[in-house]
Amino acid sequence: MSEQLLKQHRDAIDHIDATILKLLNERAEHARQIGEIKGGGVVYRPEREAQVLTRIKSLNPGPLPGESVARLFREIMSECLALEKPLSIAYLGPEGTFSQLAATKHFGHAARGVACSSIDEAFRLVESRTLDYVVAPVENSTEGAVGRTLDLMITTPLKICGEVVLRIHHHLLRSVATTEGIRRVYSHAQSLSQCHEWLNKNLPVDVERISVASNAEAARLASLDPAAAAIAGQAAAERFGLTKLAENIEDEPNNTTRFLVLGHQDVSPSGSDKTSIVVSAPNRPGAVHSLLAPVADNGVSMTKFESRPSRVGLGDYVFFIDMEGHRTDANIAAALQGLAEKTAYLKILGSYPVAVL
Ligand SMILES: O=C(O)C(=O)C[C@]1(C(=O)O)C=C[C@@H](O)C=C1
Repeated sequence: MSEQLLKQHRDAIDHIDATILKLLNERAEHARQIGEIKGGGVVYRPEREAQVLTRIKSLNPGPLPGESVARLFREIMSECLALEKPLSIAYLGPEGTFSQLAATKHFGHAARGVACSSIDEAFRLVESRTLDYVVAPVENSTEGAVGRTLDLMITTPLKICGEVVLRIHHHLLRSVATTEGIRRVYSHAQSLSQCHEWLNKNLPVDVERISVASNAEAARLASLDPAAAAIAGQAAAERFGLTKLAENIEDEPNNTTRFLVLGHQDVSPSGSDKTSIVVSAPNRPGAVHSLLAPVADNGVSMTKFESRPSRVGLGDYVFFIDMEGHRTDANIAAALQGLAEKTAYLKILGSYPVAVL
């Protein structure tokens, strides 16, 4: 190793770091002044953040991967925003859940996460303006819809202002470093089912599978019980000091969960947006087909269509629909107008930027 060459590179890095630091603070000063222009109004602008991250990815010459530079800029914006006003984010706790990971992925580390005991409580704290935004799971690629979040979407006055897509990795965690003597495995019911095949193949049949409120709760229980293991993610492993006995044990390698970000604001177009709505359809043959005609007629692409019992009566359903585009786009506006004429119930849940990270 040439000591001389090493020193040259380190000197260059010191010089670059000083320049980066100066520029970061210049950037932060602009954000602070933008905060003053906003004059105490809404500081978080999801459409602008999506544009900044998309632009950074497209400008990136490498060798750093696009995802990495976007993550770095995510944190830079998070710190700049905190100078304008620190944000508080409600998520389904306890600490160490995938919901917490999703909240941090979307808002960065400068936002203050608040662990809530249920999705309902998380919504309530934001509805009452005690906290600023809620991050709630809405669908998993293996398990499908998160019913409670969908039900709350119908009644909440909050609007969707963003989405977060998170790859879900599950690990087998334990307080001791061996699989010998495991008597029970704790996890959330969805995670137990997402790792069902792996458990069948790798643990004795008499190991009890116990479903608990969250993966973080499972990790907490496993940290107290040497005869137990937990299935949970990296954050929970770190939070409760558990050893990873097996990594990425989810049966489906592309296991992802989509989360929604909700707050009190309407979001302006970013250039790459989605619009989510919920509608009802009368319980008769062909009703759904006819209801959807305005979507197809206006050339709107649907990215999701999910039915859910309306809870009014047996056989009555509501339909959650995601469309490509912003509600102010001419084709979306026309489709919404057409839908409103055909249904007794239509709620626009929000238009928001497609996830960039
Ligand atoms: O452009 C703004 O409105 C800003 O406040 C600046 C900034 C940024 O750091 O780039 C910070 C927070 C907003 O959510 C969006 C962007």
